[in-house]
Amino acid sequence: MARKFFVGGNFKMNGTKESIKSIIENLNKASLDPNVEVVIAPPALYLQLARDTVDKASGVEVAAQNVYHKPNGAYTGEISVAQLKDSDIHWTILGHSERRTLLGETDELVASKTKAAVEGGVSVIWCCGESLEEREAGNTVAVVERQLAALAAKLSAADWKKIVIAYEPIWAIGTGKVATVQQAQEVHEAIRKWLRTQFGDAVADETRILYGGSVNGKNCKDLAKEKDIDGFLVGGASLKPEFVDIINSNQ
Ligand SMILES: O=C(COP(=O)(O)O)NO
Repeated sequence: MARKFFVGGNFKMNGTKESIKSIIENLNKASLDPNVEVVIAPPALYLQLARDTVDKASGVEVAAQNVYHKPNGAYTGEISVAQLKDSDIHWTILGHSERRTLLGETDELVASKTKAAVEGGVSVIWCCGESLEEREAGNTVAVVERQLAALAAKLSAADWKKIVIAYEPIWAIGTGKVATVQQAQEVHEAIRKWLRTQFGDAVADETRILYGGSVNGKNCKDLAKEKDIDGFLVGGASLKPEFVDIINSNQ
């Protein structure tokens, strides 16, 4: 079956009301490939603004960049799955390497958050990827499989329908050093093989696997041609007009 191409924009901790409104208004006016699923993730403070600014006809969805795994209560600073749903937000990014490295989010915590989101009806862009040291030591696939295993331990086969995987080598994020087409395809192929072994053909063939890490308007087309690259999770370039080119890169 053909997997619908998917492009996420991770705004990270960037933007103001004005700049985010302007980015979304440009997206509303742009001619976007109708065969691409587009999700943008502004900072939590601007989720409602983004939700209210997106032209519903564009089909663009709004995502949080994180969510907590407990239903509600004394978790200062956190946002719950139910609160995202209450705000008409149906997606979240989880397990981004910046949260794993800077905030100490473990494979286990990310897995618990992902299970809670899926159970609460929020779809997840689940992030994985290795450090430069891990790649140079030849441990890339082992690291990604370790992250996947922690997630898989909590998921049923049906849960994968609400999950998109984003492979984001840490050494390519924000560095301008995009993975080569071969490097990216190799890891995507290994992830799909692992899914097939653990969950069977349907999950392996239907789960989108995105690449993230210095994707831009120039390198996106070659990456998009690869059979196991089903789209992108874009950081810096999602804040720029070239984000439209990345969305349309599979045409
Ligand atoms: O972290 C990233 C990628 O960021 P860049 O595109 O800026 O490398 N996506 O979640």
